Amino acid sequence: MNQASLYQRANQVQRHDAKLILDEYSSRLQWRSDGQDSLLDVGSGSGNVLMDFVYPLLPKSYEQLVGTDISSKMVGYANNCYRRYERTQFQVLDIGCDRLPEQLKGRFDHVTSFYCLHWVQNLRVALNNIYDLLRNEGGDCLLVFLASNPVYEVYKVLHTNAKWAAYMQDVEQFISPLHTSSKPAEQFKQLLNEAGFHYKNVEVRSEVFVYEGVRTLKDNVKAICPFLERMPADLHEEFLDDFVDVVVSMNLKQQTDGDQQQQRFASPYKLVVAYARKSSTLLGNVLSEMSSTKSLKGVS
Ligand SMILES: C[S@@+](CC[C@H](N)C(=O)[O-])C[C@H]1O[C@@H](n2cnc3c(N)ncnc32)[C@H](O)[C@@H]1O
Ligand SMILES: CC(C)=CCC/C(C)=C/CC/C(C)=C/C(=O)O
Repeated sequence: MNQASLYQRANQVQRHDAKLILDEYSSRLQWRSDGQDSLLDVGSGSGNVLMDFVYPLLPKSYEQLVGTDISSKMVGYANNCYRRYERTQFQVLDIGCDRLPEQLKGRFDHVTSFYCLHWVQNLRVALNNIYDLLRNEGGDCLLVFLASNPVYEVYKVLHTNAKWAAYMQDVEQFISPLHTSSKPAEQFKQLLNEAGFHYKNVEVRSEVFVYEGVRTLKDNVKAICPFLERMPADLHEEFLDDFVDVVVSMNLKQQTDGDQQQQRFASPYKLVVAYARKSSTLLGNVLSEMSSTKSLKGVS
């Protein structure tokens, strides 16, 4: 995913979900009493979800807002769009990295992330990093990402097609690590627990988004499909036609009269919404000590 302007024009679902979740969860975030909050967003992409929906929630006197992304093109685009905002910057960060940059460790009161963690295969490393980004005195995170989506089933089918196989050999790398999980909420909660979060609330929402018209569906696929940038541009439309044929074969086309552009396509998906808090190091040690003492004494 590198094409920021394309993504910015075709991210209706992502924007819709971020707004909906923030309306519900913003009051749960533990804002500082002095109004000097620092917030880091993971996988900000072109930056518009962060700046349109998260930025307005920050107190006027916020200390710093940092948008991050693995793609330097996305970061460059966002820095250019939002350079007039004070105490705000975008920088490259792979949330699955082995070593976090020292200057980011323990600096943030809040970490947010929308529609990014399904791109990260090693969720354990990502959550350890998110925990380490938060201040030692404590902080919280709101993480929203796909557990499952029919797009992954379409990828699996296209990967078996001789025409596209060469471009899709590593297809598994682009499928959400929770796509086939029978208990995604429990699995993610366990990972949050192992990372050290003391309070955690994880829900998995079943949603359906309806794409109006073939062009809308194709544009949304183009904005996020990692395989297109590997193939010559003159093959893109043929790939997208095959994509739509697989969607039709999966019975996701809704019955409508009229012309092709007015066809509707349903996308039923599962969204993980996780809110977790890190306690201060001191309190964390006391809580861990208490839970290990309890298990030693055989108290459940
Ligand atoms: C679908 S976009 C979401 C952008 C934005 N958060 C939104 O809601 O519109 C996913 C973003 O995650 C980024 N991403 C993928 N893997 C990442 C990683 N390991 N670390 C940081 N960002 C990553 C991609 O480059 C992309 O910009
Ligand atoms: C009907 C059907 C298969 C629709 C696919 C819709 C689509 C473009 C999903 C993308 C999901 C995704 C990985 C989003 C993202 O990371 O932003």
